[in-house]
Amino acid sequence: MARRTPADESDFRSRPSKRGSRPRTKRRPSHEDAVTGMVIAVDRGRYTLLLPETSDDGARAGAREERDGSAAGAPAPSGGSSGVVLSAMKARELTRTRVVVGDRVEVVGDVTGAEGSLARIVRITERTSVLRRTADDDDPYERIVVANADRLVIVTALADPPPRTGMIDRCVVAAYDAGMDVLLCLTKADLASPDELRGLYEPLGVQVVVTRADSTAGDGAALDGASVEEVRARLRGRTSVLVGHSGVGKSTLINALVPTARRATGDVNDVTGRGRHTSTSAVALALPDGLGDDAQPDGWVIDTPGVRSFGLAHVEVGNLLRAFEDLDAAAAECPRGCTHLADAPDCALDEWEAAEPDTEARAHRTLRLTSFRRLLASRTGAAG
Ligand SMILES: Nc1nc2c(ncn2[C@@H]2O[C@H](COP(=O)(O)OP(=O)(O)OP(=O)(O)O)[C@@H](O)[C@H]2O)c(=O)[nH]1
Ligand SMILES: [Zn+2]
Repeated sequence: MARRTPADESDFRSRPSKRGSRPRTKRRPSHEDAVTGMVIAVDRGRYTLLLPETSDDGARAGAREERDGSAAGAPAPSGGSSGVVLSAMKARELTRTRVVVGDRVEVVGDVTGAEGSLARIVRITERTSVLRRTADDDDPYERIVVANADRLVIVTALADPPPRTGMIDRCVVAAYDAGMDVLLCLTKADLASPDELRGLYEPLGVQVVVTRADSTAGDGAALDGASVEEVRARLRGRTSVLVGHSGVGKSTLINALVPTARRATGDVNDVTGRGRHTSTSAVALALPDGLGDDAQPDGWVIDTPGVRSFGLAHVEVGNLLRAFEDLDAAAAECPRGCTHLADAPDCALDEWEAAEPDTEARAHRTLRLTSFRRLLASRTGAAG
């Protein structure tokens, strides 16, 4: 659901400087032999890439074909066994450009993936989406978390730890700003009912799915199989980014979805109160289409152990509004510079709500407007 074309970070950087732009093409090799892969992990300047499976013609021919037919947004290349996994670093000309998990990049050099080999990333393919975060609401510096994902999965426990709607709101805002849709995955339904949270988020267009521990196993680590399959069905064919606070059961869920993932799971009662993850960078995992030996990868699951919430200083009201078609249309009548918040004078959204004659439909509008304003407030820090 990439409704908008997000600016590529490298676009900003390549604007001509005050001293004028230099003729870059002369200095830059054309890299006609480059092949395209997806960044599946990043670790201190080293990028792990997956090149799609190739024909008998060899890696280069196959990847060139993919590049010609728009690699970004194309069906995900297959996972572990059937693609070439290789290690790469950025070429000099990309020193100031951020390369993140999910990026489709062109590489040259040794692309065999042989032990100890290192390829060179020479180009980033245009991104279909960019999930950003600001480190802090007061800090305008923004970071790209993941590129080319189309769905944000907010993993929230119904209890132990208790859900925090402020955090969920902020994640919804970050996703809508990025043009991604949202799946709210409510875990630990064996401990508490999902009804209240459903009522709070479904009016925002957020899909909700519920998981629970297997009641027969008597152990939180084993999830109810049917609930896991329901999550899998929602992720099929998509590139999904999973975020969630420590202890909500995100790793347990990922391990159930991708058995080869072996994400470290922890206990909320650990002395530190935190998980045992040491890695903080995102990693993309190919989602198998069901379990069993013949499971075919069908979609990507991107785990983000380091991302617990989103600073939202970069989000513009207009971007958020665009995720709500009805409100967006009504807001066209607002005075210039309207904040659309509850105390905004002459905000057309209030009229839009009042103008609906049918009681039931009006109640729905009220719910939409209240929810939207809650999200707006979470962005500006007006609410906890
Ligand atoms: N009752 C119950 N417990 C669960 C469920 N899912 C996970 N747990 C337990 O919750 C605890 C935390 O699970 P993790 O998967 O480690 O949580 P996490 O979100 O990955 O947390 P970090 O590892 O800190 O990032 C573990 O003890 C799990 O066994 C569930 O559906 N029901
Ligand atoms: Zn307004």
